[in-house]
Amino acid sequence: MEIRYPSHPQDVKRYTTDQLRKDFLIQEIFVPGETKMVYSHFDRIIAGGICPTAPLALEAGKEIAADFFLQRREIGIINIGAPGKVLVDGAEYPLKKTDGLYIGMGAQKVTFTSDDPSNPAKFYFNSTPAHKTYPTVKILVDNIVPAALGSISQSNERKIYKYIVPGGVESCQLVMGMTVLAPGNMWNSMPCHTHERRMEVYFYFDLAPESVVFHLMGEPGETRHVVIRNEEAIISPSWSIHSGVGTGNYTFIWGMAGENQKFDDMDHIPMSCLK
Ligand SMILES: O=C(O)C(=O)C[C@H](O)C(=O)CO
Ligand SMILES: [Zn+2]
Repeated sequence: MEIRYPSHPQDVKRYTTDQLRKDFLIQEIFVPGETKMVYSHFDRIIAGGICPTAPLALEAGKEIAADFFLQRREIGIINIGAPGKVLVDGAEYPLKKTDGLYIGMGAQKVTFTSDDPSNPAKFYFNSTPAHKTYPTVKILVDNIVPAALGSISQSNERKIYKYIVPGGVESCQLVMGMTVLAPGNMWNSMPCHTHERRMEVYFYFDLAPESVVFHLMGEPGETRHVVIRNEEAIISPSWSIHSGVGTGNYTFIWGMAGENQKFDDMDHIPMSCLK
């Protein structure tokens, strides 16, 4: 497990491109046959990917000093690859592309498989500390009614699919979902926001190999960009905006950890404040 320590916004003002990428960007998330885990000390979220070519178990690792990964944690999983299955203490959950799964605290044996190992599933996940067990729920993307946001005139027409949110699939603190940009639209989350009460991780996928997203981060009056490619993620501290513009179409998964689970609890930034 790779550990990422938090950064103070005053320090980040002086970061070079390399330092920004080292502290916030998560690359090589899907290596066939491997599990990637990044433990961020921002709200202790673990973000990563599992790409099974043979069954892969969710391992605790010494970093969390637990008997098993979900002993004191919950996890949200979205498959962005070919069909695969997650086995949770003997119960099987088949997930096709963009189907999700919430697994509550206490599940002991979690194993991931691909239906066709030569064309593997890609299970992206976010995991946060938990204090109580909520039911494990399979989340069929086809059953989510997305919220429509943005407009073609602002190049940000998109649909927000809420997977793990209060009133839907319940969790201790994890909030997770996916935003799909309509064809020809490039901007996400602009006008932008922060949420002092929560950190967030954005994971971009379905980008063409030659496309990039200019992800915007930093305090509203001190913005920076990080160039992100397909299937890479970026950690957004609570003090940072998180927004992006692509050179081509893309989709992204967002996951949040912290104080308040209300999706709409955002500190909206007037455009006039951006620098
Ligand atoms: O496109 C958007 O706007 C989003 O998806 C916003 C994220 O969901 C978010 O930042 C939630 O806090
Ligand atoms: Zn946000």
